[in-house]
Parts: sequence; structure tokens; C-alpha cells
Amino acid sequence: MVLFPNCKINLGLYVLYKRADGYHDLSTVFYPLPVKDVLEIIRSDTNQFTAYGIPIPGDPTANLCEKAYQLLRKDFPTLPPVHIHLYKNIPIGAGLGGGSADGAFTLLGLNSTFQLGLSPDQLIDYAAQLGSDCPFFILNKPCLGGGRGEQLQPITLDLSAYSFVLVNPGIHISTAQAFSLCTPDDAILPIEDIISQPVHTWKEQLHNDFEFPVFQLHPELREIKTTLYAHGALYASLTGSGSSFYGIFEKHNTPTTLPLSWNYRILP
Ligand SMILES: C[C@@](CO)(OP(=O)(O)O)[C@H](O)COP(=O)(O)OP(=O)(O)OC[C@H]1O[C@@H](n2ccc(N)nc2=O)[C@H](O)[C@@H]1O
Ligand SMILES: Nc1ncnc2c1ncn2[C@@H]1O[C@H](COP(=O)(O)OP(=O)(O)O)[C@@H](O)[C@H]1O
Repeated sequence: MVLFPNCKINLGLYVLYKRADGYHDLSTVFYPLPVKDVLEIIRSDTNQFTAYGIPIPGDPTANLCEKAYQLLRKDFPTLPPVHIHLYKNIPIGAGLGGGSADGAFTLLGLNSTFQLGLSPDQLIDYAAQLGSDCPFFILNKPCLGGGRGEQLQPITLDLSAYSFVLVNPGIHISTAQAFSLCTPDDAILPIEDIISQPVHTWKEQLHNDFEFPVFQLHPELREIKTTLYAHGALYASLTGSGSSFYGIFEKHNTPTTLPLSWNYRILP
């Protein structure tokens, strides 16, 4: 079976407070975008994980694909061995949730290949054990995210009339470090109220709490946001804990090139 795990962006991200378990409660909107990895799962005699494309830091046994397999294997001891081949294309540690997508899609792929009969709610429970961002990719549609990110409420939000520019500065930002640099504050406007207004109004109202610490760590990244607005973005922001930024543009007003020394992709 071949699957295509996609990335996400966060439309607004508010860190509300630090919990006793060390995680933070947050409020965000997860929105899927079509930058994708390629994930192949094949029944085999032995377990094997192979990754190609962008190098993934860390021990391969800590890969979220491998972790997803082991998580299901605990509850389904008859799950046969598999070869997992991952072509990595989504930038890593970039706030795009690529690792989480790979883990969630591995759960989905194993469930359907081996007919495990897991419901979406059960898959979300497994995904939440892999990481806070993983449950979103089981639903993979625009969602309001609460709790540590695992409490999901699908929302009606269609941005297909717009194009997106994704800028990847290639700086790996540790999610744990980024959270430790945020000052939690739960006095916020409900994010769903902001999102329901036209996109051009978001600039004044919709914020990502990670921008402040990320700009402190990497002041040179301010230029990305400034450039996106200078070239007509209706809205521009850091996604997740960074380091990627996105701009939302009217389709007829989308730049074809940007004066940036960092990699960027235009999703028309
Ligand atoms: C910030 C967000 C926003 O979508 O995205 P990314 O920037 O990673 O894409 C997510 O909350 C990231 O979720 P995810 O990357 O799955 O994080 P996890 O593996 O669960 O946690 C990594 C570490 O981040 C911190 N963490 C994570 C989520 C959360 N709600 N509170 C936290 O404090 C904890 O220190 C935890 O040990
Ligand atoms: N399949 C995977 N792809 C990318 N990173 C992975 C994967 N599995 C585990 N990781 C680990 O997750 C971290 C980055 O996660 P990623 O989802 O790319 O970033 P972010 O959390 O910023 O959205 C890295 O430290 C990496 O070692």
C-alpha cells in the first residue's frame, strides 16, 4: 500500500497554560496542505524501515512510522512484519507536522492493510500516544485544536480560492524548546470567531504565540513575514513552533518569485 502523508499549517496558535504533566493546552486551527511524503507499507518476513529523501535526524527506531507499528503490535500481536519505505519530502522540524503525518498515516495504512477494524476514534487515541499533532492527520480536514492539540473539532473552512506560499528557512526548531520559551496566556478571543471573518482581517487579530520567541532566537526570520506582506499576502504567519512561514494570497495576486534567500514553494 502506498500513502501520501501531507503537511499542516496552524492558523493562529495560542499557548493557554502549562499543565501539571508538562504539556501546554493550546488553541489553534489545523489546516492541511498538499506538500507530501511518500509512505509504502509492504507485508514481509522481517521488519524493516528505510528512509530516503531529506535525512531524518535521530535513530530510525524512534521514527514515528516505526513507533506507530510497534504501538499497534502491542495490541495486535498477530500483526505481520512489514517493510516501511518512507520518501521524506516535507521539511523536518519546520512546524509542518510531517513526522506526525507519517505516524498517523502508518496507523491508517496498517489498519486498512491488515483489516484491524479500528474506528476513527480508536485511531485518534492511538495517534495521541504518538504525539500531540498526530490525531489531526487521522481526520486530515480543517479542525479547531484544543487540549494539547489532540482534541479536535472539524470546522467548515475552505481556503481553496486562495494560493499559499510556504517559506522554509531550513532551521530546525525543537518543539519542546519553543514551548519552554512561550509565556502562556489564556485571555484570548475565540479563534473560531476570528477565522470566520474574511482572510484579510486576520492580519490584525490572528496570532501565533511562537513568533515572539522564534524572532528572538532568529531575528533574521522577520524578513520572511515582511516580504510576504510586501508581496501582497492577505495573511502571513509562522506555522506551529516554526521555522516555516506561510503566506495566503489571492490567486490572481500570487507572486511568481520572491526576493528571499530561503527555499520557498508556491501552492497555486
Ligand atoms: C507546536 C505544534 C502545533 O501544531 O506543532 P509543531 O510545531 O510541532 O509542528 C504541536 O503542538 C506540537 O505537537 P508535536 O510535535 O506532536 O509534539 P509532541 O511530540 O507531542 O511533544 C513534543 C514536546 O513539545 C512540548 N509540547 C507539545 C505539545 C503541547 N501541547 N505542549 C507541549 O508542551 C512538550 O515539551 C513535548 O515533550
Ligand atoms: N517520519 C518522520 N519524519 C520527520 N521527523 C521525524 C519522523 N519521525 C520522527 N521524527 C522526529 O520528529 C522531529 C521533527 O518532527 P516534524 O514533524 O518534522 O516537525 P514539527 O514537529 O516541527 O512539525 C525530528 O526531531 C525527527 O527526528
